[in-house]
Amino acid sequence: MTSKSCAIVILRSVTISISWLLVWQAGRIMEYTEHASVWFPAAGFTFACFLVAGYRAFLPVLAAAIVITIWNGHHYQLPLTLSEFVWGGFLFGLAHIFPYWAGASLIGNIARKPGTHTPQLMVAFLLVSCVSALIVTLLVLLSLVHTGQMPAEDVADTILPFWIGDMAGIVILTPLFTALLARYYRNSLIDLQSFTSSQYGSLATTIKKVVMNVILIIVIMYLGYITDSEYSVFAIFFLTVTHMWIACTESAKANIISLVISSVLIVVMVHLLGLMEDVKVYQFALNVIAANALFGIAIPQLQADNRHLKRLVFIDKLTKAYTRDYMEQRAELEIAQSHESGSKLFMVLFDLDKFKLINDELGHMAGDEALKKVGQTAFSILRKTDIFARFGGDEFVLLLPALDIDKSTQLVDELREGIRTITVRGQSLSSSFGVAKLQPGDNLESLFNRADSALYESKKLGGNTITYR
Ligand SMILES: Nc1nc2c(ncn2[C@@H]2O[C@H](COP(=O)(O)OP(=O)(O)OP(=O)(O)O)[C@@H](O)[C@H]2O)c(=O)[nH]1
Repeated sequence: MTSKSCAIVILRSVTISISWLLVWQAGRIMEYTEHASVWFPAAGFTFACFLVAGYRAFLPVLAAAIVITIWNGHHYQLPLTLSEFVWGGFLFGLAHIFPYWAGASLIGNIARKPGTHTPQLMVAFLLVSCVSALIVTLLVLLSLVHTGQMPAEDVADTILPFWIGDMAGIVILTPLFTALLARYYRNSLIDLQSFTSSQYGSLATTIKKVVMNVILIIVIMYLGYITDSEYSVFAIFFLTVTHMWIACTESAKANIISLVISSVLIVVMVHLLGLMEDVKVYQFALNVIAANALFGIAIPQLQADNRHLKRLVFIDKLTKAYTRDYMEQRAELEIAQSHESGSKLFMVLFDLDKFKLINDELGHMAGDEALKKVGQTAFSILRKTDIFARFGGDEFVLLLPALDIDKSTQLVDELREGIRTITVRGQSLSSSFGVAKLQPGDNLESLFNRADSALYESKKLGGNTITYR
């Protein structure tokens, strides 16, 4: 290791330790009983450190844990010697570190596994943060009792607030801390690009939604304060709706930041309004809101994946025409509608003449170019309501709804002429057409067969011909 990279490692380690201590102090502001705060930001920071830096975060977090134990000893005026505090801090550090290290490693592995979807990752993150926070709670309380920093009889009452506070710290803050830390770790263990790059809407609309949320929180919590009713406090759960709205309509980044803003505001309001009696409701609300919002990150991605898959299945890449699958589904519908309404419907089948020669003489790329140009020509001539699909190879299908015979003849002839004008590397194209009019009692198969036999007839006549059935 060069002296420069050694200096970077030391600098990063010191930064982690100092940041951890500062984050801990931020958590202390929210402390409502000894060893339990509304949420515990240090848990979120530790989890993020292990996600981004892995084992490299071990010593800095352990050192910070020892420092904070000595600091706490003075804060709670515990009658222990310095070496007892150091031992207590060491045990506390291990109890805090190992479950979060294991949890973060598991999440890191899941995130890096090819094919992991955001919903799976979010569910895993919520489950792992819940379980690892519980293990940390039990181990830390055990170490506090063992080292004389906490009376054993306080354990039962402390487990739940400790656990929920740690979990809230992770589910709300780890995503943000991870994004911040990953910027400074070139070889970060987790790549957040796919979660942070997408942009939706303008910044102004994002800010409006966040401000609406802030107003809602202030109103709900103020109402809880003035009515002093144990039930009105549950109105805070309405935030799950507005956060789900933000999750579904904004980028993942905006989602995570708005979640942090709402959570900090709730925690600060609990303190400002002295809502300590209902603090556990707010703790649970924080976790439920965060779980909802995090899961919501998956929704815009799922929608985008869905659109992409639909495009793949229903749109032919080369010609941009619909695929055979789409045409078959759509044709059934159009036929049923035309039978019901009595409106006209024509099915047109067309096929390029001697297309094989283009491929053989000019190459496959030239053949592709020809098919692409056929697609462009068809789109420039057809109406928006016409359905144009590539049936396979050089064969295409058209469905022309609500057109009389004259208009459809004109349209098909225009298309035949349009294809005639296409040239590929000096060679011109032509095509043959078979047109079938929907008759009473027709289904997709019978209509298609008539169009197909009409096309066959056109081919027999030497191509560049239209035959009607
Ligand atoms: N370049 C290219 N060629 C394709 C594609 N799909 C099918 N083909 C070719 O299209 C040609 C179709 O040949 P045939 O079915 O014999 O039709 P044809 O040569 O047009 O003959 P007629 O229809 O009887 O006039 C074959 O050479 C296929 O390899 C494609 O996506 N790109």
